[in-house]
Amino acid sequence: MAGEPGTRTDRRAPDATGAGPMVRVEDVHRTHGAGPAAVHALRGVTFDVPRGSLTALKGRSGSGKTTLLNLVGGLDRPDRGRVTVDGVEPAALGEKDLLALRRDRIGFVFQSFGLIPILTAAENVGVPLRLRGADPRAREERVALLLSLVGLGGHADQRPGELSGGQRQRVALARALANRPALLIADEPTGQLDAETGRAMMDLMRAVVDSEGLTALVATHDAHLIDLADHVRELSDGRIAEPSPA
Ligand SMILES: Nc1ncnc2c1ncn2[C@@H]1O[C@H](COP(=O)(O)OP(=O)(O)OP(=O)(O)O)[C@@H](O)[C@H]1O
Repeated sequence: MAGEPGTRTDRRAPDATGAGPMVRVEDVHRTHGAGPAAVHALRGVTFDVPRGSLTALKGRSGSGKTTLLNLVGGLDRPDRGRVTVDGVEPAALGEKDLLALRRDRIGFVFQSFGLIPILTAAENVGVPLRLRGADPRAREERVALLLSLVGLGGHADQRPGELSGGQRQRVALARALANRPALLIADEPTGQLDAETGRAMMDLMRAVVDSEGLTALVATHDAHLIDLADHVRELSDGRIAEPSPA
């Protein structure tokens, strides 16, 4: 598999300060489409995600959660405003640096798992490490550690089609953690899981944020995750809703 040799030793960019919030979103606007069909998905969103926290992003379907996560994850660029991740502005990076940011410093978990069907669980988890050109032995050790962290030590050789939905999402979480990201972004990670399996997944994410010192931003409708989160932000019509009075 193609990849640059792993020259990076520090997972933060040189201009990252280690201070301030992990994510800063400042007056961000994003419109999909143009003319009469334009959808103003984000209309001036401002909020921070503090380091080491689990922040839940809630909001009705269509409120702009995925649009916002895509901007934070460097998968899309704002029309106006600014997003920074660990002091770095993804929208200001060239393609190569943006790829490196997404590969090395941000882990993604999606509702649909996004695993490669022909690869085993271990191979799926190892993909980001291969892309970074990690030493094969170090890669195998890290993969084994991650699979055991998510409770799948005994399932390394199974392919996604041989795993349950909850197990697949655990593999996806292990893969997202492979390169020791600073930030974990998850978009409705329990959307395809039954309630009990979803709850177990959320408990695992909470535990991993604490044990790995991660920062996580998770779009969810899930009341259990909202309970587990350190901070809850609500999007409504493309804006952050004011917190309701206690
Ligand atoms: N590529 C696109 N082209 C046109 N409109 C889009 C596009 N992506 C999103 N939208 C629109 O932008 C708005 C926000 O969508 P977004 O997917 O961010 O919401 P969401 O809160 O994640 O919804 P859900 O909970 O259903 O996933 C919606 O009205 C949606 O239809």
